[in-house]
Amino acid sequence: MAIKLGPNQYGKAEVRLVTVTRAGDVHHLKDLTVSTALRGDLAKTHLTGDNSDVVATDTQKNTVYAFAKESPVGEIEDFGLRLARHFVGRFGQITGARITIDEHAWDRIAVGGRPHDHAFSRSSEEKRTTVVTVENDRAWVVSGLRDLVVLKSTGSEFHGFPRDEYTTLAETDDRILATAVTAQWRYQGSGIDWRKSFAEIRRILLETFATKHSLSLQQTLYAMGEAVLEARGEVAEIRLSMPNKHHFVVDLSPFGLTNDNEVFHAADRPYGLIEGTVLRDDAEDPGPAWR
Ligand SMILES: O=c1[nH]c(=O)c2[nH]c(=O)[nH]c2[nH]1
Repeated sequence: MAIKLGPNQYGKAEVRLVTVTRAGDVHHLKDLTVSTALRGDLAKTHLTGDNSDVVATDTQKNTVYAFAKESPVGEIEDFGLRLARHFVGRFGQITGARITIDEHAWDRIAVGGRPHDHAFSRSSEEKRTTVVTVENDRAWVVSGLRDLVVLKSTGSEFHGFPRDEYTTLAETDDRILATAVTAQWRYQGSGIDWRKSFAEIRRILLETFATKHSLSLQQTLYAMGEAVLEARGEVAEIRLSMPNKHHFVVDLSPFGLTNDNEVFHAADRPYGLIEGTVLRDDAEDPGPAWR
């Protein structure tokens, strides 16, 4: 029997980076969590502990901070591409790099109805995300969002599912539908306006969730992905993960009260977890975009 080293990568996970840029008295904030992962022929350190090919994870972290100073961070996709190309270009033994970035959102605090110059409040736990992969001279970008929490208080049904001896769920033609959307979409082509594309995809996801009459969360998931692909030619494929945040109608009959879809128990677990991919049949090859 022979034993060998399989796929491996290494880097600094979750570098917390906050930048302040000043336009006169007005400050602009970027709040990112950046993870680096480098790939290449790293057999020596694994097999013998010879670290002559290992770009220290500490160096990787420092590079993130230095790059944030040397030129504006800009869109997370551009920052990820800069970092990934740097590591692959600088170190011969490093043939691939993956940079994963979450962007945390801050709003300006309104003081007397006017946005403050330098005071902010965390707007929500929603994050804008990107995963940039560079291999030699090629790049793949998968961007997305996480924890976009949405709810509709009607316009959702669920019935027609099989029943067996373990089935207790009642059929319903009117329920609350709530989820926390995680979406990741893979870009294709070049010259993409990352900021605009993100804003449009987010808008389409929200509008479709709101307006599509739902017979299942699966149907809603597909409709959301389909709407993105129909409107955004730069997207080859979108993956959605949507927990079904169940809202159960509380039985108020012990108290002699009716409950006409007015009082719910919002359960946090367990939850249904609905996941799916929607893609073009002529999409570019994904390469290492997801690996
Ligand atoms: O939209 C739904 N999809 C399911 O697969 C499912 N299963 C379940 O119990 N409730 C729901 N709702």
